[in-house]
Amino acid sequence: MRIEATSLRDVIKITPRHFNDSRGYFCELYREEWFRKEVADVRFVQDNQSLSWRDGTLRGLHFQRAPAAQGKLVRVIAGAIFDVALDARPSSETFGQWTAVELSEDNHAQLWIPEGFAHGFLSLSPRTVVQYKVTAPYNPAAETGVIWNDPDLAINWPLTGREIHISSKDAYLPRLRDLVTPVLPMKETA
Ligand SMILES: Cc1cn([C@H]2C[C@H](O)[C@@H](COP(=O)(O)OP(=O)(O)O[C@H]3O[C@@H](C)C(=O)[C@@H](O)[C@H]3O)O2)c(=O)[nH]c1=O
Repeated sequence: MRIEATSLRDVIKITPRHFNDSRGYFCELYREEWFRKEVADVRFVQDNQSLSWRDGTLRGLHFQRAPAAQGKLVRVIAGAIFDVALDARPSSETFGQWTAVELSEDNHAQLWIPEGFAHGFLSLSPRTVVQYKVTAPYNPAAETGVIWNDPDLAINWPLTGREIHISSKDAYLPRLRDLVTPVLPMKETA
């Protein structure tokens, strides 16, 4: 497994080692002991998968509010995505900053996005399959998010030549500055 930093300290890119031979390849996708030591001491409780039929499908930016906050380990099985993590932790030095990594079936990269971040992605190919592990179960009552084109964030989604496909739910998410309840509680000040 190769670990690479991203522009946000707690968001980590992981690339599993591939053993190629004439048949194809073998790789370990996830090993709990290694992950807890080298990346984050968390435990995953749910595995998710989504299929996006069309190039230009945008999902996000989503998170669940504490105490149902989720860390996510994201990878792509088919196609490619522009994967975005937004720091939504009000007490963080990098609150409001985002980072993006291309994950694809060809580069085999994974992105670790800790609790307190909002997550979203744009599919860069038709029939894109994304799979991700999460550290807390789905809790619809705790679901919220940030609108993908929040002008304060100015995420540079690779939209040139693409028509966006988005759910009606995602089209009406609030801006980060208008979030009523932040993703994690504010730190108490003395
Ligand atoms: C996320 C989720 C959804 N669902 C259901 C609810 C709904 O009927 C249907 C589709 O849900 P959504 O429209 O929220 O799916 P989607 O827009 O793909 O939501 C996902 O987006 C990415 C960016 C994330 O980071 C994920 O955590 C998740 O929020 O699936 C579950 O049963 N369990 C789950 O864990």
